[in-house]
Amino acid sequence: MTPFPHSADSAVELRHVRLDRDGRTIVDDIDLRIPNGSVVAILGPSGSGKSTLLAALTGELPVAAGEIRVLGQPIPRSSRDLLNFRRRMGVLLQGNGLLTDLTVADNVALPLRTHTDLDPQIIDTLVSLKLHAVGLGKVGNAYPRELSGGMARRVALARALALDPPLMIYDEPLTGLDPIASGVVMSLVQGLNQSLHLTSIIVTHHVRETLPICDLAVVIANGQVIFQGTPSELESSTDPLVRQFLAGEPEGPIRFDAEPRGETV
Ligand SMILES: Nc1ncnc2c1ncn2[C@@H]1O[C@H](COP(=O)(O)OP(=O)(O)OP(=O)(O)O)[C@@H](O)[C@H]1O
Repeated sequence: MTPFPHSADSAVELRHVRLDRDGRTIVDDIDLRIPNGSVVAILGPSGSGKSTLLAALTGELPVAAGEIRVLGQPIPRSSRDLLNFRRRMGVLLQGNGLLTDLTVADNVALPLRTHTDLDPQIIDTLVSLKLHAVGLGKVGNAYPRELSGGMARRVALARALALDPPLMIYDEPLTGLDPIASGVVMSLVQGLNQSLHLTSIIVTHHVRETLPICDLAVVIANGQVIFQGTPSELESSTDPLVRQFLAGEPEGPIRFDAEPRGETV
């Protein structure tokens, strides 16, 4: 298959993408373009396929049909190329993934020690810069258990930034955070996107907290992209699917996922 022509100002492009899990189609015929430099929210009801889409962007889940380009490249197939490809994305997973027996500084240093042969002193300087970038310059010697949930999330963010990736992917970055910590994390995501010239993709259920910092919103439901546009276009959309999703109504045209994992239709 000839790769589709790439638009130079896109960080991520999907054309006619179908994603299957265990032989079941989760999303089909997805077309999506995420411009370089933007902050984009991927929204949708539970089970609509948001995490599945992220898994496809990181190359963890191969496409069943169609094409994906990330940072100008098709997703590589060989595991070695995939490793290099993933270095260019910072992923903040649900639950932080911090190692509890390592200090904050060692957690942030981990990707640098694993993926580079930089001098230890340079690594220390980079770690300190990353911790400052998330407003935590003084906690390097602490252990994750000594931090609040919001601070731990920011350490995970510093670690995701360690290798200076041009693309950041956030999977539910606000889960378990109180409104103040949520506000801090959201403004960091926005500030870092701007100051480091990143592109940020945020998968979230926290629509109200996330939309204010986004340039674009994408809504997935019924196996399709039912909306892509600006947050204000989303708010003013009259599409019944979009209205039902925003209002959180159980009755309406959105079919809710009713199947357990692993069952096929
Ligand atoms: N690893 C997996 N193996 C098999 N099926 C999976 C796997 N991950 C997700 N699924 C199924 O794919 C569908 C979409 O799930 P996914 O987690 O992508 O949705 P989501 O929109 O991220 O949901 P949520 O908002 O609840 O996190 C669901 O039916 C789910 O059961």
